[in-house]
Amino acid sequence: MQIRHATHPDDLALLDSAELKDRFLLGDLFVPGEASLVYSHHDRMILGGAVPLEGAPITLEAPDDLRAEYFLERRELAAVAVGAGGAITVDGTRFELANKDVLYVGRGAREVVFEATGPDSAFFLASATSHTSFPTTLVPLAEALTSETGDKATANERTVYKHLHDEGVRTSQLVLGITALKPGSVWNSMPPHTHDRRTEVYLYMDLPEEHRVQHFMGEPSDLRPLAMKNRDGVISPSWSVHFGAGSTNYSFVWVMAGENQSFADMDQLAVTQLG
Ligand SMILES: O=C(O)C(=O)C[C@H](O)C(=O)CO
Ligand SMILES: [Zn+2]
Repeated sequence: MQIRHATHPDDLALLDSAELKDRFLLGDLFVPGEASLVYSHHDRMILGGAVPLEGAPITLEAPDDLRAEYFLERRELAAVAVGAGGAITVDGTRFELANKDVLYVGRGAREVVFEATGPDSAFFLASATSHTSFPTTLVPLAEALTSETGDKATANERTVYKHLHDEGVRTSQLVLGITALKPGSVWNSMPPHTHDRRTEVYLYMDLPEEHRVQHFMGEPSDLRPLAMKNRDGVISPSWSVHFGAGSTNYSFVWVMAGENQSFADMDQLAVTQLG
């Protein structure tokens, strides 16, 4: 498991592009046949990818750095099917996931096994520390809270699906959903915002190989871009904006952990306040 230490906003200006990527970009999470994990000291989130191959399931192990008997001894987990789907078995109970379905796994689950049910099974993993145990629950895309936002005229028309939120399945910290940009729309998270009470991670997906999303982070007055390819993730510390524009439309998973679980708790910014 990679360890990423926390970054003070004043340090951002000192980082060159390679150092910026080393701190915040989550590349190579999806390695065929493996589970890959990154531990961020921003709200102690663990982000990862699990890519089981047909006939070769992957069991989620507790890395040594956790000093835990099993991965979910003190943690909760969300697994998002970012590929064609697949199955996850939690302590003997098997859940089948289709693309963009989410499985929430509560603290205390001892064995989590990822299984391919066809080609391109891939799961994005997001975990936060948890003080208590909430039931493991499947949230299919069709059961997510859905809202339409943005505008075609400003190229940011999109559907926001909320799978894990404070009016739905109980979690200790995790708030998670998926946003899908409509064809012709490219800007996400407009108007931009920060939320000093939560760290947020974006995982870009459904982005053809020849396209990129330019993701912007940093304090509003001092933005830094990161070029994101399909299935790249990016860590946004609580002090950072997080928005981007693609060379085509795309989707992304967003997941937060921290002080509260209120999606609406955002410090909104006008576009004119940026840069
Ligand atoms: O496109 C959007 O707007 C988003 O999806 C915003 C994220 O959900 C977010 O940043 C929540 O804090
Ligand atoms: Zn946000």
